[in-house]
Amino acid sequence: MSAPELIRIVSRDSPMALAQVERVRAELSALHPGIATEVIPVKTTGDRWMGALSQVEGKGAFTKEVDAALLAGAADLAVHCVKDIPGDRPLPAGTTFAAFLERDDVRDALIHPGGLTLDELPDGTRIGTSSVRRIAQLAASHPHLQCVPMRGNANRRMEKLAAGEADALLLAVSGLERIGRTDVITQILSVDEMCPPVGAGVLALQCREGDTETIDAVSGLGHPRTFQETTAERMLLHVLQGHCNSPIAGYAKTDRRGELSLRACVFTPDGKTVLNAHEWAGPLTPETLGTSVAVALLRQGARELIDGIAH
Ligand SMILES: NCc1[nH]cc(CCC(=O)O)c1CC(=O)O
Repeated sequence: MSAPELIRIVSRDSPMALAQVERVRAELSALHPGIATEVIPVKTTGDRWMGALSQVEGKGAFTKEVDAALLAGAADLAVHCVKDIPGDRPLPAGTTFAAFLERDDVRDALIHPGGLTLDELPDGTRIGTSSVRRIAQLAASHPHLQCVPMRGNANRRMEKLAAGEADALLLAVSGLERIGRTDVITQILSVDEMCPPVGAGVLALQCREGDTETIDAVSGLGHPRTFQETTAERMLLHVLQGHCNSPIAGYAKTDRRGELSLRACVFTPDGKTVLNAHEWAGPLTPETLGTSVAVALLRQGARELIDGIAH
């Protein structure tokens, strides 16, 4: 195998995305000290557009320009949060996943400048989030709280919080770790309080199909357990055909004995209906587990819930 001399890495240009690229560079240089890397930051539609994502191209708004640079040959490797990669369509033709890095914390955190926990927040507290998954779960568990739209990268959201645009935020713990801001966390919500999204805390390495040099060089960064969990979660989302406005949570976990299970929920936006399924893989492949949990949710009416929401 001939290893490449240089791998050009493309990613979004937010502080979180650039921290993710630094992790990839560090892991790659530990594995292949002889391979140099170069970072190519790009601004995506999703970073520029502060309105509803459904008015641009949904979740693909965060990946389109990055994928275009990869396909054009301007870069060899794209780093994406799996959470931001659309689940209702295949990866852009001509690209492939080369690895999923070891999963970080999957949980969401509450950021409240007054230091209160979620249960302590008074009536009408404004939670800044545009995530349909977080909004639906909060509506179900804490209907007295009020969600206000909040977009932009995590640093920008904290500026908006400080400027009084909301009273508290919900953000992923892993993202705050990446930007070195776990100091703002008031409370980490358990996965039972706030079920994580598909792909939470996982970074994907995406290459051009057929670029075996790069694929072979980076595939050693892949983490087998994360691969299984992510595969089950992504298959769930694919079978459900969840779109960017679908309040869907999906969380696969490997227990100490190595047994894989998948929990998933589909909500109505008001949180009044919650469909729930949880299955163990046993002898099933991760793909079949994801399909099986999706089918269990479809039997409970998930199709009508998902299609009933405009996008
Ligand atoms: N929606 C943007 C986004 N995409 C991935 C993460 C966090 C890191 C991850 O889960 O991989 C975040 C920030 C957040 O939701 O707080």
